[in-house]
Amino acid sequence: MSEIKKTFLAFIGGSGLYDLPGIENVEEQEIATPFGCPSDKIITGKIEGKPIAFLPRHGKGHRFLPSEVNYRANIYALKKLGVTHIVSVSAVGGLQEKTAPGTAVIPTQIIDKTNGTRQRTFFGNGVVGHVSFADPYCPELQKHIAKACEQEKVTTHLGGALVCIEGPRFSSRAESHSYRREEASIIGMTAMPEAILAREAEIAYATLAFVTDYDCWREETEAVTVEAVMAVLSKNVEASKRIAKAIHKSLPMESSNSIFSAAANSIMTNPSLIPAETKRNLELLYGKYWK
Ligand SMILES: CSC[C@H]1O[C@H](OP(=O)(O)O)[C@H](O)[C@@H]1O
Ligand SMILES: Nc1ncnc2[nH]cnc12
Repeated sequence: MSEIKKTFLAFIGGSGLYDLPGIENVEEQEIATPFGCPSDKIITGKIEGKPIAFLPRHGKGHRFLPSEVNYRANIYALKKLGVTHIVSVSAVGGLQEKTAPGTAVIPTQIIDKTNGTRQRTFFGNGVVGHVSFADPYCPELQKHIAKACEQEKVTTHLGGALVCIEGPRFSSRAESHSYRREEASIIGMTAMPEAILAREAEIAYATLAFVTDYDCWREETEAVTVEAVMAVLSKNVEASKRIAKAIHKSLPMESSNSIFSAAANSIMTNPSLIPAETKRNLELLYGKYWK
C-alpha cells in the first residue's frame, strides 16, 4: 500500500495559459533549485480551502522555446513546494480526423522525437537510476480530467499517443504523415522531458491537451501556422481554465498513489559511492531511499 499524502495539485500552463483566475491567498514564490531557475515565479494559493499551484511553462509573456524550458527546475520546484499531482496543459496539433481543432485530448502514451539535447533526467553525476515509463501518465488523474471535461461539455478523447517533436519549427508533410503511420493522435513540443521528470520526482502527472490545428497532413486544410493556432487558442484557453477548476474540485483532499514511490528500487548505485554534492542535490527526491 502506498503512502497517503495531502493532495496538492499544480497546473503547468502551456501556450496561451499564463494565469489561473479564482485562486485565493495568492503568493508568488521564487523557488531556487539545484538545476537553476524555473520558467517563472510559481503562483500558490487555495481554492475552497484546497491548495493549488500554477506555473506558466514558457514563462509569463512566452519567453522560452520548448527546447529552452528548464523542465528539471520546474518539476523540482513544484516538488519542493510539496506538489503531489501535476496537470500539464498543452496546445497540440491533431493527427487524426477526430482530434479536430477545439477538441480536448487526454493522451495515454508518448512518442519522444526530441533530439536528446534537453536535460531529461534527475539521475547522473554519480547516481544511476532507471524508472518505469511504460505508462507515462497517471490513470487516476486522467479520470478526474475526463470527468471535468465532460462536466464542462468539451468534446474530449481519452487515449492515444502524443508525439513530441523538438521544434520550434512545425513538421514537414512527410514527417506529419509518418507520425500518422505510427498512429499518434496529437503532436506537440513540450511533453518530454516534462512527463519523465515528473515520474522520476514521484509526482502523479497527466496532460490536458487542446487541439489548435491539423498540423500539415490534411489535404483539405492549410498547413499549420502560428496565426492559425492563435485563432483557436483563446477559446481553448477559456475552456481549460474552467476545466482546471473542476479537476481541482474533484480531487480528494488526500491521495495514495503508486507513483508516489515510482523511484523505489530504481537506483542502482551503492549509496556509499554517490558523490556528496549529488546526494545534496537529490536529497529532496531520493534521500528517503539512501537513509
Ligand atoms: C504555436 S503552438 C507551438 C507551441 O505550443 C505548444 O506549447 P505548450 O505545449 O506549452 O502548450 C507546443 O508544444 C509548442 O511549444
Ligand atoms: N502542429 C503542431 N505541431 C507541434 N506543436 C504544436 N502545438 C500546436 N500545434 C502544433
